[in-house]
Amino acid sequence: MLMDGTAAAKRIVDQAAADTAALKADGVTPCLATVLVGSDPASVTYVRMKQNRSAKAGIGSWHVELPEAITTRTLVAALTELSQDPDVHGILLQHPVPPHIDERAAFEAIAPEKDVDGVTMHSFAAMAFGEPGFVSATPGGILRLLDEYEVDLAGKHAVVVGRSPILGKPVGMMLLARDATVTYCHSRTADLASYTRQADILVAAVGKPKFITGDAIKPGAVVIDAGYNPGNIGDVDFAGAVDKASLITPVPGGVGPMTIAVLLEQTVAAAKMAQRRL
Ligand SMILES: NC(=O)C1=CN([C@@H]2O[C@H](COP(=O)(O)OP(=O)(O)OC[C@H]3O[C@@H](n4cnc5c(N)ncnc54)[C@H](OP(=O)(O)O)[C@@H]3O)[C@@H](O)[C@H]2O)C=CC1
Ligand SMILES: Nc1nc(=O)c2c([nH]1)NC[C@@H]1CN(c3ccc(C(=O)N[C@@H](CCC(=O)O)C(=O)O)cc3)C=[N+]21
Repeated sequence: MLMDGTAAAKRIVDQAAADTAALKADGVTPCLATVLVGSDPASVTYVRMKQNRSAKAGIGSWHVELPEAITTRTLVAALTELSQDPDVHGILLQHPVPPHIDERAAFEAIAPEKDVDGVTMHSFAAMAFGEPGFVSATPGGILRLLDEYEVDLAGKHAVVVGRSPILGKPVGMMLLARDATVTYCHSRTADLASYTRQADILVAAVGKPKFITGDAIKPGAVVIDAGYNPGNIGDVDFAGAVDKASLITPVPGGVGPMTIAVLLEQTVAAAKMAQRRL
């Protein structure tokens, strides 16, 4: 059975739109600032999708585009300025940034109360310790989708392929918090398929098209394809996986829309909290 991320995301976005309308009636317009370094065409597309989806929910967006050759110091300064801007409620720095930039330093320039994409150490620690805070958007979207389909996580073996700071690592921590037994795999894992074949829940977060093939999937597994490669192609070979999985996310229409939904939901929550502080 397919896990319909588009439908689940719509319910979340509709609620965010209703909350936004109420905030606007009180004189506050939730605003998301998106920051893009360089002009990678895929990243330009993702940022545009986030802005479009924000606009549809009535959320304002403010876009900052910085040249590829920018220094860490200049990027940190731009993010610090947004962190201090009272009209901005949420900040998203598109990952990855060019390799000469210290991505961690840049993420840390985002004020925790505006970290609606959940990328700071503060947010990660809060999530890992079960304290209140913003969750990483894509992992948060994945967990919402699992809940939507009432997937039982406790005691299940979850295998996460990928350990990036915005996706693999936090999704594993969230599954752990829900009592799954978690295995992380990455580029140095020896015999990847021997792990994935044991997964009751398999999360693919690699960035390689059709990398996980049907023979690497345990019959009956729940397969979450977080990959989003050029041409709308996931990290899972869908044709080979669909008959083995009990539940599987399509690409597009699976994890992608859920990511944006959680981002918008958290932007509205940030605006509500800012209003309460006034
Ligand atoms: N739908 C959505 O909202 C989102 C989708 N994505 C998509 O998810 C995918 C992953 O993104 P992201 O996490 O940012 O990517 P990164 O490139 O930051 O991380 C990729 C991870 O995959 C691991 N990896 C690479 N090669 C292999 C291999 N041969 N075997 C096992 N593991 C491997 C890497 O291991 P190592 O750490 O050892 O290098 C790394 O941990 C991409 O397709 C991206 O577009 C990303 C964010 C949001
Ligand atoms: N700091 C950071 N946070 C991110 O969340 C982040 C990031 N960096 N870098 C890039 C990836 C990529 N990403 C996607 C989000 C939504 C869709 C999405 O909604 N896709 C639609 C397709 C829409 C269409 O193609 O028209 C779908 O899958 O159905 C895809 C990809 C977030 N990312």
